[in-house]
Amino acid sequence: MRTEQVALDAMYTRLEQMRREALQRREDARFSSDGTPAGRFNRDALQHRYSQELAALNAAEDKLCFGRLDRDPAALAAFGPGAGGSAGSGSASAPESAPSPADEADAQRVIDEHSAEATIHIGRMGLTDGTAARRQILIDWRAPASAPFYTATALEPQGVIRRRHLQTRRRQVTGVADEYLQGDPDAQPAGGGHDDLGAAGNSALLEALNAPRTGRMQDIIATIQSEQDKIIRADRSGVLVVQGGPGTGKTVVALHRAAYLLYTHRERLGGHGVLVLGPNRTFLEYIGQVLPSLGESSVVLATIGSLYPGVEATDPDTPRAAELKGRAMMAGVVENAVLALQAMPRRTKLIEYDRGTLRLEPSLLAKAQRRAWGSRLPHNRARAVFVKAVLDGLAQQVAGRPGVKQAPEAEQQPPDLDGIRTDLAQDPDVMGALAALWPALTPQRVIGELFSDPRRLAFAAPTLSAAQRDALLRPAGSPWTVPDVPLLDEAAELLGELGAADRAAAQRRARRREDLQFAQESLDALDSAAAGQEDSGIGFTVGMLSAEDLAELHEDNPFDLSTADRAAADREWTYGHVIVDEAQELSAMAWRMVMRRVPAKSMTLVGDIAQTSDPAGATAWGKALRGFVGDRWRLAELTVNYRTPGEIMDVAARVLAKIVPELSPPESVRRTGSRPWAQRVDAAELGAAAGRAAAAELAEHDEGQLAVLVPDELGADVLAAVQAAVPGAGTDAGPHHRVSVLTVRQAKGLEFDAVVLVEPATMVQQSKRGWGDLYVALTRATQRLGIVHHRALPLQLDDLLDRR
Ligand SMILES: Nc1ncnc2c1ncn2[C@@H]1O[C@H](COP(=O)(O)OP(=O)(O)OP(=O)(O)O)[C@@H](O)[C@H]1O
Repeated sequence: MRTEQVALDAMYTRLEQMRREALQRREDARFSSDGTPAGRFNRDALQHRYSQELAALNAAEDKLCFGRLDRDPAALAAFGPGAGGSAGSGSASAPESAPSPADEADAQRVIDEHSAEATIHIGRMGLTDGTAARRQILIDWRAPASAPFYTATALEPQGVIRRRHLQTRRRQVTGVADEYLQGDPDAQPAGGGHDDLGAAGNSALLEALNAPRTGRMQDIIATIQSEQDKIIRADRSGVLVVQGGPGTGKTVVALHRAAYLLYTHRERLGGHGVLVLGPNRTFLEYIGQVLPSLGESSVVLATIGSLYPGVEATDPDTPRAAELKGRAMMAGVVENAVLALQAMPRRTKLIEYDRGTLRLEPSLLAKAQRRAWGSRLPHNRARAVFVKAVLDGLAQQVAGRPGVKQAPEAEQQPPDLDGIRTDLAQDPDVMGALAALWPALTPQRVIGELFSDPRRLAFAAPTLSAAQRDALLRPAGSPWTVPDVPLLDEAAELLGELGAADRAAAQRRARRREDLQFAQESLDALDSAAAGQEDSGIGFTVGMLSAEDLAELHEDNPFDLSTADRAAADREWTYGHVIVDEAQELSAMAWRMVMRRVPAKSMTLVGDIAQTSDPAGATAWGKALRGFVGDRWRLAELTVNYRTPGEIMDVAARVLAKIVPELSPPESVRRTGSRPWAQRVDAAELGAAAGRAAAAELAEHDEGQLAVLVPDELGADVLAAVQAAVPGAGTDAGPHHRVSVLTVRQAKGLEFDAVVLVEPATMVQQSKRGWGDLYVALTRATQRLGIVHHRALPLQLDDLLDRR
């Protein structure tokens, strides 16, 4: 252990040194501007880069090093320095504080050289010793040389003699646990004692799994399992579908895969970024710390509801409307809705013009319309083609009109059509009439009117029944729902960008809003700095500045320079890789939107067909993906449940058999000895019983989180009763409450130490995916499950411990 402490001390010393250097670089950058706009831009870019670098170094503090491999030098030659059964493609380096391209090759050389050494330490990031020789003292967990730490076995040792797990608290080594994969332990190379802590990897894993939940997902770099490692390091290209039951680590694996891909393909992906899509905001907050803790920031976390810039939809819609809006045929409905706004009048329209009355005849308009369609441009760009064609026709009208006075010398010459057209184009009445015929459209207007105007909907969706259309109608100005967002995106695709002038105005407005918000935040920060707190880093007097002043300063001084910021704000941004979590929930229309973001189709889709709850979600992967990638996707499966103890999974497995009989339940990695229980109470007592169970849980356990999971219709009553028993119980999950009352939709993807499930029979009946909801609810607990019910329990739950 002493040897390991010496090694760890050297790593932290080096980390400190790198932090000081990065801090200094950031300080130097602060004063680097020569005062010109370009100088200020460069200063901000540098400061931004060094801040990110610092954030990555700070994130490396916890569990900087967690493993060591002693390798057989003879076997190394055979396996190569980057020996690791499942190492993915691409060249990996061990970037130390974001090296510039010039020294990246150097870093590569160093790691390769070092990887040929017999003993390597594995940790959160790569570190050299800081000398000119650049001796590698720590290897990034993502480097090829680290792969055997996760995948070597006694059967396939991959050149590893000994694998050592290091336990650390803060900067102290608190234990080492060794596994010998080949040879005689007594004959192993020296360097650290052999503390017998049992099956080394397993004890670290079980410790992580049994730890109380905090409301935030943690990284798993020290305990990645072999089947998970294969997925994390799988080739970047193409579509990889990861199917796995609840708790098999799909989410955590997907996040580690994002970190791995960014590390391995930094040059390619750094600039394009990686998009991670999750089911809702709470979920994104739950997983939000994992990638920063892995030192990665070029990742955009989004939901389907937030993927269209400028709209943040969170409302779900009614199940009927959600199912209809998710259907692939909606693409045609949106197209029809745009076409309806290009419809031409059947009667001639007259416009008063200073050289006489102009006639907008149906034949002229139809010709202009055909020309605009023939251009194959999206609506807003085809508008210029339409307008030009009509103005041409009108100019002819004006030129050919008897009585239009011409100068005597001009009478011999052909009429000046260009001049007439220019005149017409400046006439507000003429241009107003044309703008009404082929208006500049926003997606918000098209979709808003589609669902609030029965005539428009009837025109655009002739194949839907009257009852179906009724289900879609809503008052004008209603807030956007999540299923609206793919339709907005679809409309944006058909409409194209607004014209330059419209776009510039919209951008100015949006920018101004953001700047004002930024300015207000900066002023708040400065206020607190003035009150004696830490310097916020903005070096000018603020006493006299308003948010508006500061916003103006910011206008030509952009701070939003990161790939992630730019990508999130740009609807047409294309990502280097897209990861979709809970991918089974995506509707056909949502898939269309996501696929547009990744034309190269480099994607990882993780999910569980058995957990589908969205009415428009998938029931089979092949069916969901066929329209986009045919059968060019590959499947990987995760089979071990790390979350749900065996006692709970036994119950959940019977529910799974009801949903998808052919799917095998994941095997739980542990049993806890705690049997799930059920308590039958009067209907009026459901909330109070759940409240008592929650209060008892808090009394018995000092740490950890509990969720009361309710059918949608019982939510408000149960919440009131639980809050009476446990003041402070919340309606959202997260680190702020120890007890939350949630619907299944809200609990999707999350986990809790204990779950109290209310009235399963109602949950099953609440939608056509009710059994899936019950399955999700049953599999959220890491330790304890209880059920309170009044109605008879579904048969699948009949052997629970009866608690009266
Ligand atoms: N190798 C591992 N080491 C430590 N913890 C792990 C490991 N794999 C998974 N876990 C933990 O198991 C729990 C479940 O993981 P995760 O949420 O990723 O599963 P999931 O398959 O996405 O589940 P669900 O589909 O039910 O939402 C998490 O707490 C995760 O950190």
